[in-house]
Amino acid sequence: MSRDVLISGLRALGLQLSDVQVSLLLDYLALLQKWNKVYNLTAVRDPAEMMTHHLLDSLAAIGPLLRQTGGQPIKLLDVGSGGGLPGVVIAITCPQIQVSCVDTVGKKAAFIQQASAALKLPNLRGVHARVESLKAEEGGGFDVVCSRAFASLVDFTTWSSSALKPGAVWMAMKGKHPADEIAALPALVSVFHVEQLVVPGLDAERCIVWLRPSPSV
Ligand SMILES: C[S@@+](CC[C@H](N)C(=O)[O-])C[C@H]1O[C@@H](n2cnc3c(N)ncnc32)[C@H](O)[C@@H]1O
Repeated sequence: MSRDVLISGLRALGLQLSDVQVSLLLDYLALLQKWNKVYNLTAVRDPAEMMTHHLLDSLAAIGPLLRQTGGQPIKLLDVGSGGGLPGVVIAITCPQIQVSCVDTVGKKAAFIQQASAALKLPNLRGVHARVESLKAEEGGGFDVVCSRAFASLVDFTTWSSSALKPGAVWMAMKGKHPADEIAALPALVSVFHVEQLVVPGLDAERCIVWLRPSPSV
């Protein structure tokens, strides 16, 4: 049943995944459901809602991410990853991307490490830290720094700016077009694209705000 919902959602999103990747996504959802009771990873508890609000919602960002990065083998940091959204979904669907999921809550970072081992994802790791205090060896050199349901655009970009490699971009997953948050950004951050997303089975507004450091600052 959930496999059918996932496959029809993937089709609607135009994503072609292998049977192994589809199984890994379902295995991840099962891990999230199982450990949510212990680790309190997400407020969403209903399995059907987890499929649409978490899995398909995160999968909606994969096409835009691949278009932005040209399918290249890059390093991505998911800030405030919680139970691994979208970081784990990116690691499963894009094996060429090295994904680090940072969270200030130790048990959430531990869950990511556990998911990496259980799902055998060598391109996924959990980091226990506040993003603004990532040490140089963990904090620098990412091509894409993303977040979902994390913080205002000002806080997200300010706290994670030292994680950007030269030429890197921020990918902020948001609900409604965040016009007020965009207006509040400092001059040293530029929005270069706001991309509307359609999430299969979810009747809600979603978008990605793409940002980069302003060239002249
Ligand atoms: C609302 S949750 C979103 C989790 C996940 N991205 C999602 O979409 O379900 C925000 C997460 O950010 C983490 N967080 C808050 N401040 C942080 C910081 N300064 N550095 C790293 N993580 C932080 C919290 O512990 C929490 O897990």
